[in-house]
Amino acid sequence: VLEVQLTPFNILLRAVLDQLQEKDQAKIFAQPVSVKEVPDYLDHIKNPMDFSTMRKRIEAHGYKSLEEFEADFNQIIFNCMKYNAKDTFFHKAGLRLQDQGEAILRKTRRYAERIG
Ligand SMILES: CCOC(=O)c1ccc2c(c1)NC(=O)[C@@H](C)N2
Repeated sequence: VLEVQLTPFNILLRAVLDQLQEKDQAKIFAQPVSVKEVPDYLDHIKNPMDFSTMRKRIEAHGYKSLEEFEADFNQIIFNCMKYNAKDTFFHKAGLRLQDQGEAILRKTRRYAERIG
């Protein structure tokens, strides 16, 4: 099996992604939104994003900075708030993930700064 080269940065990103996914107990952000289940999704959402796609990008060394990683996380939230009406379970779950995720990312930025 092709062993992914583990750089400290990628190990950090995997750990942060695991923490963010813990906040998604319903696993509604774990995989791409199914176009079969939600046929008009891509009419509204031009940049779909989900945790499995982020994980693949980590393994492909596709993130050059924490900012790029955060941009994909923010895309997940943005898409959720845009597609789902305010009074829906999905929209509310997006708000919660945004709050809990921001706290995780703030700690991560401080940690990354401290270890240099
Ligand atoms: C099996 C049915 O799944 C869905 O309809 C569905 C499943 C997951 C979803 C979603 C819809 N919509 C979203 O905006 C993001 C947050 N997640």
